[in-house]
Amino acid sequence: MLSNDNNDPFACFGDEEDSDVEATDTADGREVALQLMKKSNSNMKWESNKETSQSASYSTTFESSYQDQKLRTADLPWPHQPPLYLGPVHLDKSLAEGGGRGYVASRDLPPGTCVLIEEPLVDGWSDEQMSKQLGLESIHFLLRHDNAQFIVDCLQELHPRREKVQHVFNSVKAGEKIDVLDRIQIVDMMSSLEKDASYLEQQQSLVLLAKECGIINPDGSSLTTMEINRLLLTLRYNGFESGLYLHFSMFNHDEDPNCIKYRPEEESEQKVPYNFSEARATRFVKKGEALTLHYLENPREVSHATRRKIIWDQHRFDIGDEDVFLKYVHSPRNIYESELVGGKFPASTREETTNDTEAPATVNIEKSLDDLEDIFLEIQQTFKSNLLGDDKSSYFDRAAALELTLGELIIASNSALDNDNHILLSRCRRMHLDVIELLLSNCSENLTNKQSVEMMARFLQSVQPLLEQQRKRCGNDHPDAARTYHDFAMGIQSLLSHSPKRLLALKLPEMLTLEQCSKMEHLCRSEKNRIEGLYPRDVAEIVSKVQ
Ligand SMILES: C[S@@+](CC[C@H](N)C(=O)[O-])C[C@H]1O[C@@H](n2cnc3c(N)ncnc32)[C@H](O)[C@@H]1O
Repeated sequence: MLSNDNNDPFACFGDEEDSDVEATDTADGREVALQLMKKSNSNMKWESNKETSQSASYSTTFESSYQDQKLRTADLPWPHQPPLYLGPVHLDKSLAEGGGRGYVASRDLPPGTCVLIEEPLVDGWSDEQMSKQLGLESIHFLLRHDNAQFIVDCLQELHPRREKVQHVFNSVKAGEKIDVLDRIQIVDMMSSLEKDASYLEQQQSLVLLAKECGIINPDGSSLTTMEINRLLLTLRYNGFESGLYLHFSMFNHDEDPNCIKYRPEEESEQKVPYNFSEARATRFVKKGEALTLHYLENPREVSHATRRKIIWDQHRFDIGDEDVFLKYVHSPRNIYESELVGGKFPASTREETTNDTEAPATVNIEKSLDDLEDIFLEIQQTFKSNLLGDDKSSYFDRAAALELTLGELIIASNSALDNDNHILLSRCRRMHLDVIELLLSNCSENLTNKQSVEMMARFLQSVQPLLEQQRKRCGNDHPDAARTYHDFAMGIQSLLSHSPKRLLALKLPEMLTLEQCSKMEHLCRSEKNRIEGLYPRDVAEIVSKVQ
């Protein structure tokens, strides 16, 4: 899809200086680029200023203490391995979903409330595991871990719990009836794993490895093949891309989640002596409401049919079809609308279907997005290695071609889906913005002034609808919206100072006069500050108060 034939990917826009570009324009467009990009990498650094952190502490304060934590974490399945911090939530065992167990808000939670901070029990996976579904290589990795016995002990309480699995198999042996979900998630999953001869071989060698390493069950017995199967299911049902956590594993999934989990940062700006992950509410959560995350990590923005298959494949629970999604029609966050194709909610199945000779539009768009994301990541990696001369110019050409391809994909997808708010368009638009940022921050010297201005115009044409989509789908207090508000403000500012005429020609909603454009810029900036203030980087402070 990505054509690199043309030596100048911007030729279609012309590279003559445009007489329409205002006198304030600079000679080579560098300034335009730099202005926009001043913010690029600082995008989500969440530096909280005085104003925002004050409003955050006003709205999300929850007074806890060492004693309070000790008391409340004593009820969790791992009282000897408490999280670094448990927010105003508790574990409920009588929920309708998720086998009954999951977190519930102990009081009303304003957006931004920190609900959990935890260090991973297993920090990341082995190299052999990368980009594959969690498999027996990860059990090998765990059994070889310095802390293997402790980890295996802790995993007893993760879904599917050891006691539960034993009970289910005893019932099967005794010819007793078992729960449908237990059959699907435990018995059938284990027997499907064992259909593979190489799996059986590896399973046997892991039983031996556990013996060799002296790893045993809590009752002193050796690990059996069934135990190995169960350990694998606990990893599949509870593992995160960044590793394994005990307390984060108590969050159930929701298609319209009310919390977000931040991945541990590679180089945390917060001066904390530990590696942690934190979860925060992303909207107002009422006391008694279940707390939920979205289980899809990367990419998150895929069609409903794809999510349904992925979640069934990994977790063996079904997010359902249109009937289930109808409940979201009246939700303040319209996740129903973001799935419609040609005005209809597309049919889906939980299992992979083989007769997809006529793949739906969403499948083709997702394939293109996957390919373009791979190209984007490769270019991004390459730019990080400080390219020079011809190499740099060839990567500039690739990035520029990618930007144009994404622009075309947005138009084609919009027409195929007939829904400007479709979830896949969010993903297209976010990548479009990311590529433009990459180009402007790495290759501004390759761009003429007019090219920079045109690129900024295309940036704004993606950023404005993306913001609308995010506000609708995730709510106006979500961190994703803060990032996009930031992009929007920077884009407007850049065109206001370098080509206001081009800005007005875009005729963006509520931006028909320069005064309106200025107002919009101001609004976006203050919204960005407001939302960022809800999510202060204050983990060190929170933890220090309770340790
Ligand atoms: C990480 S655990 C979540 C905590 C789980 N409820 C427990 O008690 O251990 C993931 C498992 O919970 C169940 N689960 C989570 N969200 C669910 C949902 N929305 N509907 C049905 N089951 C769900 C699935 O069995 C899934 O594999």
